[in-house]
Amino acid sequence: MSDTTPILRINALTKTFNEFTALHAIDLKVHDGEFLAIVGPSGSGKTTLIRLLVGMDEPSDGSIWLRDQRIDEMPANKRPTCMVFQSLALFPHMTVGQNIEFPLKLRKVAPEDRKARALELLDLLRLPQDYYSKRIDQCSGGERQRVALARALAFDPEILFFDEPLSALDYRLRKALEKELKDLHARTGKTFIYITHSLEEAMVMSDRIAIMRAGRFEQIAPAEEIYARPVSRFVAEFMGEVNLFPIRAGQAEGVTLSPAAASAFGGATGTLMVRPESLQFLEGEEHAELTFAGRIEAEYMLGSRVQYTVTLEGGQTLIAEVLRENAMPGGPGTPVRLGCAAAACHLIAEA
Ligand SMILES: Nc1ncnc2c1ncn2[C@@H]1O[C@H](COP(=O)(O)OP(=O)(O)OP(=O)(O)O)[C@@H](O)[C@H]1O
Repeated sequence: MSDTTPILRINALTKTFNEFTALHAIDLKVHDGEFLAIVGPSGSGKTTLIRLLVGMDEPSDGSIWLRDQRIDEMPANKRPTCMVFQSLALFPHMTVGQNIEFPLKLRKVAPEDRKARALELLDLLRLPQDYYSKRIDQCSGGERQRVALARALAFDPEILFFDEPLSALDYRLRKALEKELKDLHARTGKTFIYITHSLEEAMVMSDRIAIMRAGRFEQIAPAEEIYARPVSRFVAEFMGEVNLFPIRAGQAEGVTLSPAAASAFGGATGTLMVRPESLQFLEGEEHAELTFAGRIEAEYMLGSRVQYTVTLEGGQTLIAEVLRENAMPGGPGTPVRLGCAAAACHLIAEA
């Protein structure tokens, strides 16, 4: 991966629908071979962006480049990209083999070469070779998803776009296919651009995550960075449960800062982010760099972890999550003190 040769580059891409601007002059560079997930709430512009990238719609302004070639005015069928949809658009009455060979037939590849490639793709997608003659309507949901992927790969596209391909599947199958997709990405070395509502899916599979909000990218970075160092409250909250405390001149209401923590945050003004799993119960007079005092409001068992809702003395709510062996006996109403290290917190510049 290199910053100097992005496989895909978009410059000031804008899309308006009458008065409404769905994409506001956005920029993006995707590296060759990267797995980029685009996540964001409903209506943030993910589908609009993908439609422009694959040529299903035209931008109102800006440009799209595939390496050195400008492609935003190129018809969809001439673009070296391919889209995998949630609705698979397979031909149900045809065999698995005929479905996979379809793009090759369009390209007038000889029948024996088509079959050889289809069998290779069955192998790549870990489907048995005798599925070649099986009808699509006799395949399970997960098998169909793999056939659709094999067919997309038969186009030999430079970039594969995925529009929520797993959202219609049940939880276990989705989890299995997430792993398979990640593995397939590694084995093919292709560039994958994947849109999803599911942050969990994005975190499991992708190299980088681009978070969209109201037609703009709010943050583009590897999952760990977005999780640990979100640029805004929006991203912090999007990335899972979080405690946010306004901090002014190095003082945060509801939090007792040790002198070391106060100096670590300097005279900062913004929002202090504390993830629930960074907190631990404190015993006796024990203090941490950040100390919180309150009463347990509720507790929830989450398998190996326990989550607590704590009402702080100032009235704020704190969510804490600890390993079961570190759980606090006593249940709701119990007075507690919790602490965490300053290094486990993050300061968001925005208030
Ligand atoms: N053809 C259209 N005409 C008018 N407005 C549109 C059109 N297509 C999309 N929009 C608007 O653009 C915004 C972005 O829509 P888009 O479908 O890209 O969002 P999304 O992030 O993909 O949402 P979802 O996750 O629900 O699919 C929405 O407010 C939507 O109503």
